[in-house]
Amino acid sequence: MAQYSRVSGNVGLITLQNPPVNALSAAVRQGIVDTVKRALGDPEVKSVVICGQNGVFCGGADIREFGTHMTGPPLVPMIHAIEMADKPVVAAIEGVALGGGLELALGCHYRIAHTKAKVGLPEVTLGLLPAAGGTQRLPRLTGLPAAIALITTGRQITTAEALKLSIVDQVTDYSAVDTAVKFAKSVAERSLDGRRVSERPCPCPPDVDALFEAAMQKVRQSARGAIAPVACVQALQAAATMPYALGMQREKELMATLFTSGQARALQYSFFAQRAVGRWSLPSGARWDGSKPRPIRKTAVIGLGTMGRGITVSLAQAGLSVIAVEAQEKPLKEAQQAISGMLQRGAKRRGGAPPLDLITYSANLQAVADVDLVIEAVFEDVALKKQLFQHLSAICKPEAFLCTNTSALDIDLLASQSRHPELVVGMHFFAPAHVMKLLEVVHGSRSSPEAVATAMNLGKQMGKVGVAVGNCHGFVGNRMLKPYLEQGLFLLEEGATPEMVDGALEEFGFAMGLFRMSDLSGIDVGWRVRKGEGLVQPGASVRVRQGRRYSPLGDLLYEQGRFGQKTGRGWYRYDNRHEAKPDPWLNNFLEDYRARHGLAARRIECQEVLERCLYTLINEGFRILEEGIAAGPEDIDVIYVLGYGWPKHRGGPMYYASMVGLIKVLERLEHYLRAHPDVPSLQPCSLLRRLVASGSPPIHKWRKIIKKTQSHL
Ligand SMILES: CCC/C=C/C(=O)SCCNC(=O)CCNC(=O)[C@H](O)C(C)(C)COP(=O)([O-])OP(=O)([O-])OC[C@H]1O[C@@H](n2cnc3c(N)ncnc32)[C@H](O)[C@@H]1OP(=O)([O-])[O-]
Repeated sequence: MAQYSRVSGNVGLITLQNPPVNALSAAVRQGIVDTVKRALGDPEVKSVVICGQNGVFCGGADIREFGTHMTGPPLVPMIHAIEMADKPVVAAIEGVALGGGLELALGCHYRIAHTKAKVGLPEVTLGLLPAAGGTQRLPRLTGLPAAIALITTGRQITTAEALKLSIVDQVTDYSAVDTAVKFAKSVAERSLDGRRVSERPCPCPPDVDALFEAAMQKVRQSARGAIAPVACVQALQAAATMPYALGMQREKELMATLFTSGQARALQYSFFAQRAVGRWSLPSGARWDGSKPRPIRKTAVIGLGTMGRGITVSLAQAGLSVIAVEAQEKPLKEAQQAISGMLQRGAKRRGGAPPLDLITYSANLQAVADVDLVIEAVFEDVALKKQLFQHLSAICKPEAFLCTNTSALDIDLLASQSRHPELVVGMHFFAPAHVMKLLEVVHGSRSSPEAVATAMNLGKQMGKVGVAVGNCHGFVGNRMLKPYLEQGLFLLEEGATPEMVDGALEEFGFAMGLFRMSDLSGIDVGWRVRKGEGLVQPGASVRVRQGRRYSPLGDLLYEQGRFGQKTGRGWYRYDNRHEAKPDPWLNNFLEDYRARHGLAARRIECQEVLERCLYTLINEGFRILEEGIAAGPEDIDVIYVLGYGWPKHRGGPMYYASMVGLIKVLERLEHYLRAHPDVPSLQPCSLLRRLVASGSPPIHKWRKIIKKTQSHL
């Protein structure tokens, strides 16, 4: 767990050993205490180096221990003992030094890092704060502004940036361990005055109050309702205003308010859920560890609209060659300019040169004859896509994978146009495709495990979090969105306003309520989807379609040319493009509409908005699980947190249901179904009933129950 050796004559070398990231488990912490004691007690040893096994320094405290009974020596006194040592201790940082790992390094007297390593204090992303002295030591090195930015965002930075911020003392292209050993020898006799970070004052700018006021406003604004970022700012305020020992006390008190909070548990659930989805399995029994992905070198993107451009950028940034195809010369040129601009801006942010030379542009589909994998992102029209698949199947080499970015169309229908349906799979990206991390990998009934594995692996290469999902209308994300949006419209009919519905959802933690989101994505987009589903009857406003309650409000706005932000009017008014303002026109329109349909407006509480919108979305999630479209609740939660703005600190819709209590979700759905019997999405799913009947087990036990029920199907 921590190995000790004496190297280079008189340097004590301590190597953390806990693969894969040398997380600071109880055994590792005990190992550090023992080996530090041994090194400091060895008269032959004049200086000490701490490093990590396998080219990784340390990924932080062991998150798997959180929520369990913590044993082993605590981090704070352990790091304090290192800092107070009378021999120089040098941290050799390779790979990552994150969270408690970086805090361990900050307790050392020197930090030598590899140029390719990354450092950061990501605790806030887990609902915590750097409670091993990070909030008190970091600002003493970097100053308050940088410390606030790093600790409240949890951002990882390069060691070049860390050097500029005085977080590390030296960076090297060679082995950081060898460099650190040499450095340790060179400082063996040097005084440690000034090298103990906790003994330094915390530099305070003259406008420190304004700095913290702005910081607090920013975290309250950006991470709506999240408590950890606020506590991070408070801990940093202590560093600025109190002596170190009192600051440490304050850090400990603030951590105590976070450690057992529901938000921390939700964020830690999310952390592991995002890794669990990589261990995918299909109803056919195919699994991630039994399906070998084929390496992809040459790709093509067909259709260079917004999505196609983002996908092209993402592929090129992943180092893959891309043939970017657009049928007409003019849009092809426009796309080429747009893509080059996106790559140049990306290169400025990420460092390095923009990979412009990886992209070839063509108006001729024949150009893709030799690629390994094609992603089509043409207009969401089934006839157009079917025809394209026929052409691609004829043009591409027989082993090429044909992937579609469709957001809802039937993968099997598109696969049936190809001579090799087993090589057809959905790769549903989310706009903007070069930014959003979510990727739904949709397997059709004939998609081979190799095709799914290849698409999932390509997604990982592109920096995406891939979730393998089944083929149904809307797959997972968009399918669950439908009842959520539907309830929003019904609430308007019954007396709510867009700002009231959105206010409740944004108070819950969504970055954007459903009407603001509809205005952003375009009311015309929603209209086209409903038209494709045969739900739109222009001019009609009858409130029943296909035998169930239907609200034509979105269709009526579309017919009025109110598409949302793009036309300056939608559910809101936009005097400037992005600022949504309540529109008196809409209130009059709703009053007339209700009068016309004999609907009496009533007062609607926020709680009803949340229950009707969220519980119908959750109920659809249970249906998706029951049908095997998603393998587990984690898949759905990752999709909603990464792709639909579900507040991270609430874990995801299924996790939230487990926290609210399944029995409550069931009861409220039954309550609303009694009030609205013509809304089938309120009918509680039988899996939900089964889970409640089995005593509402914790979420990590649902898969077993689902498998059992499916095995009886
Ligand atoms: C209390 C005092 C204050 C201190 C608090 C803290 O330090 S809080 C912590 C602050 N630290 C952080 O927040 C860092 C969190 N970790 C990361 O950001 C990334 O894992 C990475 C950048 C370290 C490696 O990225 P990558 O894409 O190369 O790999 P990957 O992401 O796929 O992970 C590989 C495997 O390692 C696992 N695992 C990883 N870290 C931890 C951990 N700390 N613990 C346990 N396990 C951890 C991960 O689950 C996965 O396991 P699986 O699924 O194979 O069974």
